[in-house]
Amino acid sequence: MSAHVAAGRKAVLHRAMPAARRRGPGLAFGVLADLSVVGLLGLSMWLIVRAGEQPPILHLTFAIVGVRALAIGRAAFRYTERLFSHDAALAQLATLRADTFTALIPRVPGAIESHRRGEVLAAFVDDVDQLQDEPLRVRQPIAVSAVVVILSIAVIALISPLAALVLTVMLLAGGLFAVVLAQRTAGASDRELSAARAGLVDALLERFASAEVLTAFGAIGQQRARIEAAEARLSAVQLRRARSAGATGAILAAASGLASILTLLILLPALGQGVSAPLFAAAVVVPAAVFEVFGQVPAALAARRAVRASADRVAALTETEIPTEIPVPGPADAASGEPQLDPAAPLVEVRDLAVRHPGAARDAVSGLSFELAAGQTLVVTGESGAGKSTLALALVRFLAYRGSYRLRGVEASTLPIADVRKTVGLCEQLPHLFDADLRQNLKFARDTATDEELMAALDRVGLGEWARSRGGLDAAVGEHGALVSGGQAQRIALARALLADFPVVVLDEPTAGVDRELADRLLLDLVGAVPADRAVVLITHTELPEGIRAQRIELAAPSV
Ligand SMILES: Nc1ncnc2c1ncn2[C@@H]1O[C@H](COP(=O)(O)OP(=O)(O)OP(=O)(O)O)[C@@H](O)[C@H]1O
Repeated sequence: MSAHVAAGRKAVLHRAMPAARRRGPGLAFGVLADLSVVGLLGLSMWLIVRAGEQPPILHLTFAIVGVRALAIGRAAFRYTERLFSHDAALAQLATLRADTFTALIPRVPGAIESHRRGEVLAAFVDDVDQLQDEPLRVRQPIAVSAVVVILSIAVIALISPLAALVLTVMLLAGGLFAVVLAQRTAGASDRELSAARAGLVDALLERFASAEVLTAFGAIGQQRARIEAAEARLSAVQLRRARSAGATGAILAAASGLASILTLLILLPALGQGVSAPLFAAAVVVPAAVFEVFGQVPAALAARRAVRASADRVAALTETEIPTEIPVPGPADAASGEPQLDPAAPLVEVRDLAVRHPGAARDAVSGLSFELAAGQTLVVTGESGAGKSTLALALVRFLAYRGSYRLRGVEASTLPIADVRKTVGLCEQLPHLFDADLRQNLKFARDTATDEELMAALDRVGLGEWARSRGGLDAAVGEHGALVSGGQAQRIALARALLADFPVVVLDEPTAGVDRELADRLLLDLVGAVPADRAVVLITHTELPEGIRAQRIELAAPSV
């Protein structure tokens, strides 16, 4: 394992662990619960045999009360342990998921292009979930059983050091055998499990995302076969893991039985001479309880392998280096206070701008300069691949830039990224619509907006009548906007931008996929809908209709 992978895994596992003070109570109650298991078996055996000797009942009172206390304590301590340890782990999981998401944001898609969608989804959902096992199913059971097993062996050593030694040897031998067997049988399937899960998610995503194409070309059958094969692979891996867990359990049960038989043989000569019958009976059954507690260790080691495999996959997504072409939050993002903008300076001022995509050998935009004041429109044209969308991405700081890009006199790279995105809003080429109603699709731009304000925004982009005919703001837009046309989706996206009230709105190819006549109307409507004191950057490959007064720049694709 390379140092880089090891460091990434360590960082991910560290984020999965709750703080020590939050783990403490779970650990303490876990020890008490398992001590109760061992104590209960030993004490009740002692009580049964002692009662058979018919002593005065008074001599049994302590043991009777003890058995009751341990029986109640076992359940109560276990419940409390689960409460504390799950509370800590689940709280940590919420933080971990948010941290993972935050770490993914600057890396998507540039830094993790080589990962398939299903892989990213499986890592974000299943693998992050699996990480909560690190505190719950790996560290806690190992720590608890270590304490309880050592204490139990110490108590048995007081009765017979030889019996304690035999129990220790049996625990070590049985444990080692079970762990090695599990490693050999389940080790590979732990690594395969997530790949098999990701394969199934990938096949399902493809099925749902491309249902129309698959149906149209009669390829549904092949796709179903792919899903079934992925499912069969996942079942086979899970079956191997279950078999391995079963074999481990069987080995430990055999070792436990053997330990009891050996203890019996060792203590038999001393029975009645130094070791009383009740104590003898207790010592013979205690190994079974100790093995029950110790049985958590192989399970914890199996969980450890799965958790480490998950941590590696999460690290491969979140611990990769962020390419320098992608802006990351800097000191300005952490600083509090409003940035000092100069109201007299131009709204946008770009000088000698160069922008490059991560991993690309050359700049997609270079040597670009323009100035844009409030109330102005800038039209950016250029052939396909000239860098128009790249410019849009740089203006909203999805891509880093070289040269100068000032907003109200302040260099954008020194501003908090969120502030730039509050100033410059992007209506992307294919706007994403959520599978919800119009209200939800608009409201996330300004969650305090009233229904009247939402309808007013729709009116401004020429969608008011259409929305009313569909039942108003409750009208559904369908998955990925399936129930609305391309032009309507663009208008909804602009209505959002109007609600968010960006001083600068970038419209990236708002007429893509719309016929010429409609495109002219749409462009006029879209640009006309932006308030007069706001600026518009309109990226388009079509001729401008008459009536749009704008400065123009034409981008040229860099020569190869
Ligand atoms: N994610 C990416 N990684 C690497 N290169 C990219 C990426 N996206 C775009 N490019 C390259 O950057 C250049 C500019 O692309 P861009 O999408 O900005 O062009 P465009 O002018 O918007 O084209 P179109 O009119 O077809 O949308 C192209 O050469 C393209 O291949």
